[in-house]
Amino acid sequence: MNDSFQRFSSVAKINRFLHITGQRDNGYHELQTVFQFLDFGDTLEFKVNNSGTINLLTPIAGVSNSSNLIVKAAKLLQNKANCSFGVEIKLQKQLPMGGGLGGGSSNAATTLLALNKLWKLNFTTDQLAELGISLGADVPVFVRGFTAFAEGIGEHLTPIDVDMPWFLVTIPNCSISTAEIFGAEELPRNTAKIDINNVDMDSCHNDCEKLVIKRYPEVAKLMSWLLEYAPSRLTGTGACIFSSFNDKESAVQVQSKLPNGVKSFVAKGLNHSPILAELKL
Ligand SMILES: C[C@@](CO)(OP(=O)(O)O)[C@H](O)COP(=O)(O)OP(=O)(O)OC[C@H]1O[C@@H](n2ccc(N)nc2=O)[C@H](O)[C@@H]1O
Ligand SMILES: Nc1ncnc2c1ncn2[C@@H]1O[C@H](COP(=O)(O)OP(=O)(O)O)[C@@H](O)[C@H]1O
Repeated sequence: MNDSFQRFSSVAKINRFLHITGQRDNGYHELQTVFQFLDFGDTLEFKVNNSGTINLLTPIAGVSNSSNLIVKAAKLLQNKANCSFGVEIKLQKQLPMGGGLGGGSSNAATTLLALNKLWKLNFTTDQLAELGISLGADVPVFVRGFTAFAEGIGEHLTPIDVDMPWFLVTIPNCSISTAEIFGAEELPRNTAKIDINNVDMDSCHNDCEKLVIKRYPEVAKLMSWLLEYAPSRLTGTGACIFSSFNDKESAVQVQSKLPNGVKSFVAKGLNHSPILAELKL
C-alpha cells in the first residue's frame, strides 16, 4: 500500500450551450448540451488506509462532511465493492460552488476514479458512470472524461470534438440553485432538438440565461459588460459566465479591465479531462 498522498485533478466543465427540449413526468428536464472541460479546477489528494475509515481532512465551509459529494462518492464505492480499505482525503478548492462549473460533480467523479485505482477495484468506466449518476446528473461526464454532446437528462453522452478557445470565466457574487431555475414556471422548455452532426455553437444558446438575468442583477450587469468585449454565455443554470477568445492574451487583457471585485479565471477549453492521463501514471 502506498502510504503517501496521491494527487488527482478535478477540473471544471462549462456547458457551451444548454437547450431544454422537454420535461419528463417526474419533473426532470430533457436537455441537449455540450459539456467541455477546462484546464482549471480543484485538486484532490488521497492516502489509502487499512482501517476502513473515510476521512475528509479539509471540510468545505457550509457543507457537512457527510453531505460532501467526495465523502458520498467514497462511501458509495466502498459499499458497492465491499472494500475493507479506507482513505484520508485532502481537497484544494478553487471552483466556486453553485456556479454551473460542476465542481461538486467533478470532485465526486475524481473520487470514484482515483479510489477505483488506489483500492484496486477494477470497476469499468461504465460501472463508475452508473454509480456516479446517483450522486448527480453531471457526474457521468466527468467519469468518462471526454467532451460530450449530452441528451436525456444529461446521461446520454456522445463524444464530440469541439473548438478549444480560451475562456475568461467570471464569477458573479451570487450562488444559484439548479433546482430553483428548473422549478421556475417561466423557464422555456420547448427548444427544437438539434442534430449532433450539425452543431453550430454560435447559433445555440442557454435556455436558463434570460431567467437568470431577470432574477439576478449581478449576472445581468456582468453579462452586459462582458458582451462589449466578447461572445459571452451562462454555463449550466449559472451563475458563472464564460467569454470566448482566440488566444490567452486577449482573455487576460479583458480580465485586467474587469470591474473591481469581480472574481475570474482564464482557462483553455479541452476535449479530454486531464484525469484520464493521470490515471495511467
Ligand atoms: C443542468 C446542469 C447542466 O450542467 O446544470 P448545473 O448544475 O451544471 O448548473 C446539470 O445537469 C444539473 O445537474 P446537477 O447539478 O447534478 O443536478 P441534480 O443535483 O441532479 O438536480 C438538481 C435539481 O435540478 C432539477 N433537474 C436537474 C437536472 C435535469 N436534467 N432536470 C431537472 O429538472 C431537479 O429538480 C433536481 O432535483
Ligand atoms: N465537494 C463538493 N464541492 C462542491 N459542492 C459540493 C461538494 N459536495 C457537496 N456540494 C454541494 O453541491 C452544491 C453544488 O455544487 P457545484 O457542483 O459546485 O455547483 P454547480 O453544479 O452549480 O456547478 C453546492 O452548493 C454544495 O452544497
